[in-house]
Amino acid sequence: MAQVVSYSSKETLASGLLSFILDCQNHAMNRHDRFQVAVSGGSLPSILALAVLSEEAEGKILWDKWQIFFADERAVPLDHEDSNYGLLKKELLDKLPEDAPKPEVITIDTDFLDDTQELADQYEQALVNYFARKDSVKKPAFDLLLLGCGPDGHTCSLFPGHDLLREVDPWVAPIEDSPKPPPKRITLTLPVIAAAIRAAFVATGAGKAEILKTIFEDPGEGLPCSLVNAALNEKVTWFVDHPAVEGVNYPRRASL
Ligand SMILES: O=C(O)[C@H](O)[C@@H](O)[C@H](O)[C@H](O)COP(=O)(O)O
Repeated sequence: MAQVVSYSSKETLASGLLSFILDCQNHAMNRHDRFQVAVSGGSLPSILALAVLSEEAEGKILWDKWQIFFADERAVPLDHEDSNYGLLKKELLDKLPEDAPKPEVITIDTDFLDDTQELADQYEQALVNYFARKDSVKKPAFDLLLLGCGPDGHTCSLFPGHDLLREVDPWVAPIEDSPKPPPKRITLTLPVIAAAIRAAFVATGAGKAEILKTIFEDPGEGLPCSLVNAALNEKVTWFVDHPAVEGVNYPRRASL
């Protein structure tokens, strides 16, 4: 079962998230001497930055071992205001101390912005190279997925009721009709998410309470976030604040 930890502030949430990330990082070091992480857009990069740029994190993040991928990305240039890479750069990468080692960041190939299928194929090929796996049966196992939860229960660019939820073979898929703008994007598919070693959702604010109620109390609705919970079980932890779970019956209540 997915675990949920609720915090009283963004700062305590970020500190809890940092411990989780460090645990995943250290496990990844033992496993293959690198840390392969996929990050989402939305509010995730700023809370991630709060966690990993904190004083508490100093000296503990092995940046030169990090390989950062995108759980989903918008089909826009990297310096466009809608770019998830651009957001991560602004919130986190640009704030790393100049003399600190830098993570490797694997972006989309913007030569293919006009053809989302090709854009997805190219990103999948990048994953094939990094994960050294060529068959479509064994999916790449990210050490950590850092996910957001949309107000409709979407995660990555996997939206409720969308055909993409039924993708089995591709690792990365295009979407041209995302209900959340911009419409053209690429996203990791559910089977890739299900193959991850660990995952964390971050959801904050009262605006998330209604959808979290459905995600946890009515998983049969099949919202994308519920599907991730069902696929990853105890490998997924939700980092939420109190307003986000107000009135929600969620598993293993723990409050900090
Ligand atoms: O690129 C995107 O649009 C995101 O990856 C998306 O899946 C996001 O994570 C959720 O919409 C939650 O966003 P918030 O954290 O801002 O609510």
